[in-house]
Parts: sequence; structure tokens; C-alpha cells
Amino acid sequence: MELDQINHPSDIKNFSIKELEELAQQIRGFLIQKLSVTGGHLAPNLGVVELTLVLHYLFESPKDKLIFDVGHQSYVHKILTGRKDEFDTLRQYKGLCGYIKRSESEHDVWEAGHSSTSLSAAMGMALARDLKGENNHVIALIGDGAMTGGMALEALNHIGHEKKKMIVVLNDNEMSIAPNVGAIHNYLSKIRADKHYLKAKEEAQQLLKKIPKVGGTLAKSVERLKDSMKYLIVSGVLFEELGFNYIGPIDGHNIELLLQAFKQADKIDGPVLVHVVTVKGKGYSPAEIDSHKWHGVGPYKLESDQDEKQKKSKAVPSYSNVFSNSLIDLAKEDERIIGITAAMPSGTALNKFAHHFPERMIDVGIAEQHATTMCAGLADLGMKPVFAVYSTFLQRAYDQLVHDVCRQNLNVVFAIDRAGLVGDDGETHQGVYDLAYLNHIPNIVIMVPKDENELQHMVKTAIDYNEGPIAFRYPRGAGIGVDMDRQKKTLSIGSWEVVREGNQVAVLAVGPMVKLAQEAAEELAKENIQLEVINARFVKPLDHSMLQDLANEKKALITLEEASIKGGLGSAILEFYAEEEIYYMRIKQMGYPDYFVEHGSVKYQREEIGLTVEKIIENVKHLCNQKSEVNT
Ligand SMILES: Cc1ncc(C[n+]2csc(CCOP(=O)(O)OP(=O)(O)O)c2C)c(N)n1
Ligand SMILES: CC(=O)[C@@H](O)[C@H](O)COP(=O)(O)O
Ligand SMILES: [Mg+2]
Repeated sequence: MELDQINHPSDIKNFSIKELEELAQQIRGFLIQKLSVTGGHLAPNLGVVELTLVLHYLFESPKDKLIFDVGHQSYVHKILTGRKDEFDTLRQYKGLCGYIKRSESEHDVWEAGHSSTSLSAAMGMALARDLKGENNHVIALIGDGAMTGGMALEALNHIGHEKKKMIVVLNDNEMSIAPNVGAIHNYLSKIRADKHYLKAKEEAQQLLKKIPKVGGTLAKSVERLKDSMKYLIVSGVLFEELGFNYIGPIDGHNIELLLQAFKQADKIDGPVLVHVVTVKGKGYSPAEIDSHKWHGVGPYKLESDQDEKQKKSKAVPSYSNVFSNSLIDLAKEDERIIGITAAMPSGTALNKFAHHFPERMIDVGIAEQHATTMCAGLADLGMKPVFAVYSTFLQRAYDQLVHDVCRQNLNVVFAIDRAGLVGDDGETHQGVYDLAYLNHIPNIVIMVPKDENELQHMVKTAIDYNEGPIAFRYPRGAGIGVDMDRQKKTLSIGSWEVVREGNQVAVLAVGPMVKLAQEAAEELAKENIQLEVINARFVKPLDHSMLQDLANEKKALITLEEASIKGGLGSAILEFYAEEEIYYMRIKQMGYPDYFVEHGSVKYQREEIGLTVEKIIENVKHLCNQKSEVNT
């Protein structure tokens, strides 16, 4: 049967192993071709083709709950559950989501995007099943990278305690986005290195046969046997000790072995961990060779027609690269500086820092909570830890921010990347809550650069600041193309910048919104409306004197931020005037709304929520007209 005849998992239930293998190849070709146009998480999905096929072949989704950790590797699942014809819209506005999405299918039973939640969800579903007296399977598919996340370890601990029937599929491809790190990774490597495993097994069997009845060699033999037995049971002993039945390691591309393993797992009444070894990017050699680069990609030329060298355009540097290059410059003069990442070395560009200072860059795995408190420890003893982390992933470390860093007022620097709308990754990755979740915590300074040049000054400002925690947030992707000052400078904490003088109405903007406000001001000037534009580059502390001046001038204000309206810059300004008992100020807030904005281009997302030049102009005119009404 051809792929285009597959529209539901039931369509493959009577397949032979050979037919499943053929279908796997068709799915691989489909993914490679489709994603060459749309982009997406190619390598992760090529690695789980056979695994996903077998899970849908053996189990009855959606009655049996198939839970994908992160969900970036759920494209095969989507192909098998009736959505293959939507792949031309993958990760596009109003198109197919790149992660599990309940609204798309009854087979999508658990949404994610953030790592390491699958085991906790599985525990909940298994408990609910048993309490309701139902008998469905609960199967969680978690990668070796996601297994380094604290939540996963908390769940393992509890699952082993409850001993409810469930299957944890550990998809071990030795990769997080970058090569995986950590003691569990090292442990898995030992198991994966099957040469030891098989050799030890054979050795133990030989020894058992040859144990001499008496004599001196007995002690030696027993000694060697003990060592071998250690190897023999090394596979899975960690999980066995935690209360799981361990099956593996299984070749994750061998359908026959996978079927055997899961049939065996199905018979066990309790938690089972099936350790599956896969190749990230399997079946597409560029992705197999460099699965780090091919973890998440934009559109690409297929291998067959990649004859001409990809021309490197002289692009505007990304904010991430400006951050990392600035940190490298400063670290040359300041040995206190340590770069920390939670499994995102390339996304944050700290891999460049690591190239210069290999011993001063620490990748903790997918462990943002641990990273934050580890930074507190580093700062406590006089180091200058710089935690580069996506806004959305720093949400994981809220208590550590409050309890360990800010309350103790420790000199930790937070380089908050992907702040604002992120585009194709959608609502689970929008970096829009950092201003809100930081603003109310005492002791922290929050900065937002208007462009890549001001970012380099904020990196220096943060390193030079030793009064406690300090954060700066910057967007995904390229800067706006301004010239870079040759010298980095230290900004005065709490100082805003008037970018354009005006009257009647002032817009207080942060980050890339400053440029948007300037564009609106230029349009309004054509109608002789002079919009004042202020770069409110410190969200905490606010520039109180400038806010007082604006009140004295009785200007109407617009606050403009690519961050949640609730709790962001605008909220802080409203609170300021309330605290000062200045009640007459007219303030219009513009920002991210009180709902989740789904995947699509940043352009479409900004249009959806009204972060546009047109909307700014509309609001300015409204305030001008309103003002004239108020004065009459
Ligand atoms: C809390 C959190 N931190 C970081 C990420 C970014 N991230 C997405 S996928 C991934 C690696 C996952 O590795 P693994 O679970 O092994 O899956 P694979 O891609 O190897 O299939 C990371 C770090 C995330 N999604 N969530
Ligand atoms: C699945 C996941 O969370 C990451 O792969 C994320 O998509 C990376 O985002 P960037 O592409 O912005 O680095
Ligand atoms: Mg992995």
C-alpha cells in the first residue's frame, strides 16, 4: 500500500513487516521532500519513523495514550493520523502545527513544546485510568535529551514508586540539540556500547561453565565473574533499581526487534522502560552527518541538487551572535565571566564563546532550574555567571529566580534570548512573559536594547553591574542593521533615551518596537502630528524623572512592547503613576494579548495582535482627538 492511501492508523494494522519497512522508506522520502520547502525539525523526525510506525501498529490510539515529549518529533504521528496532506502548511500561520496539537486530531492527547513533561503527564493518565477502572495503555516517548530535564527525573522517581502499568520509550540518539551531556547520557553510552555488553555476557557464560571445582584459580575466576556480572546487568540497572522493568537496548530502526520488544513490554504489569537506540537524521546523509545543524532547519536544497555552494550572504548579525561576540570580548579582560547554557549552545551562540573559553562554558543539559541556582552559587563566590537562555525556557526557573538569585541579591546575568514573538514555533515558545515574570521580583534590573548596537552596550553594562541580578532580553534572529560602535559603553541604570522629540503624545517603546514607533512617527509627521518616541530601555528600574516630566507636560502615552500587556512595561508605568497619585494620565497599552498566539511568521503574528505601524498611528490619532475633546 502506498503512503497516499494511509489516512488512519487502522490502515497499517494488517501490514507485514516488509510492508511496514517499505512504508517507513516512503515516509522518510516524504519528510525529506516536504521539509525542504517548509523547513522544520527534520533530524528528530527521521529518527523516529520506524518507532512511531510500530507504536501505531501495535497500540490503539487514541484509546491508548501516545504522549510525545517536546513534540517536535511528532510529524510521523501526524502523517499516520490523517494529516499528511497538510504538510505544505507546516509551522505556517493557521497551518499545521509543528508540535502536538489537540485541536488538530483526537490522536494528539498531550501538547508540549517544552521538554520533559511527558512522564509526568503519563503518570497522571495512568493514575486516572486505574481510578476509573479503564484498561488503556499509556505510552510516553521521551528523548535522551529530554531525560536530562528535572521534571523527567521527578516523574521517574514517582512512577517507580506507584508501579502503575505504563511504557516509557527512551529514544536514545545520543543527541539533545547538540550532543547530549550529563551522567545519565554517559550511563546510556555504556549500555549502548553493546560490544562490552555482549562480550561480558559471553565472558560470564564461559566463566560459569569453567568454574573450577577447587584450587587457586577459583578466587580469580569469581573475581572476574563479579566484574563481568557487573557489565551483564549494567544495562538498565539504573532504571531497574528505580522500579522499572528495563528492555533494551533495541535497534530503533529494526521493525522486527521493535515489535518483539513492545510485545514483551505489553505483557508486563507495571512500569516498563524500553530503551530504543536510534540515529538522529536517519536516512538523509546531511542530517545523519550533522544532526545538530539539522535538528531544526529552514527550507533547504535537497542533497541531490546541492551542487552549487550555498552562498553566504553578508547578513546583518543576529542578536545572539552580537551577544556572544560581546561576551567574548569582555571575557578576555574579565576572568570572572562564565557562560552557562541549558542545552542550547548553538541557539544562544554560546558555542562561539566555548570555542574561545572551553573551560568557562557550561552546558547543564535541559535543566534551567539547576542552571539558575548553579549561577547563584557561582556568583556567591565571586564569579560572573551569564546564563544565556530563551525567554520561554527561563519560565522553568521562576522559583530559583526569586528564591535563590534575587532574594540573595546575587550578581547573576540573564541573557534572555528569543524574547518577543518567535514565529514558527508558536505559542509554546513565544518569549513574551519574561518582563512580567521578572518585573515584580525585588532586586533585579531589566534592560531591553532597541537594536544590536545597544545590545553590546547592555552586555557591558551587565558585566560592570555588581549590585545584584541583571537581565537583558533580545529577539530571535537578525538585528536591524545599524552600525556597531567600536567601543562598548556602560549605560546609566534606569536611564531612558528620547529618540524623537514630539508633543501631545509620546510612545514609550522597548526593543524592536522602538523602530516600529519611529516608522509611525515619520508617517504622522507628514500630517503634522509630532509623535515623541522614547526608548524605555530599562523596564526596571523605570526612568522616574522622565515619567514625571511626561506628566508635567500632560502628554498622552502609548506603551509599546513585544511582551505580555499584563505585567509588562505598560503595567509598570501605570503602577508608577498610581503610586505617585498622578491620576490624570491617559495611557494606551500595546503588546501581547491575554491569549496564546499560535505559530506562523512574526509578521502575521504582529498583525494579529496589532503591533503594527498602522495601529500605532490609529492609537495616536485617537489620543489626539480625545485630548481635544477633554480640553473643550
Ligand atoms: C524546557 C526546554 N528547554 C529547552 C528546549 C529546547 N529543545 C527542544 S528539543 C531539545 C533537545 C531534545 O533532545 P531529545 O529529547 O533527545 O530529542 P531529539 O531531538 O534527540 O529527538 C531541546 C533542548 C525545550 N524544548 N524545552
Ligand atoms: C524544539 C525546540 O524547542 C527547539 O528546537 C526550538 O525550536 C529552537 O528554537 P530556535 O529555532 O529559535 O533556536
Ligand atoms: Mg536525543
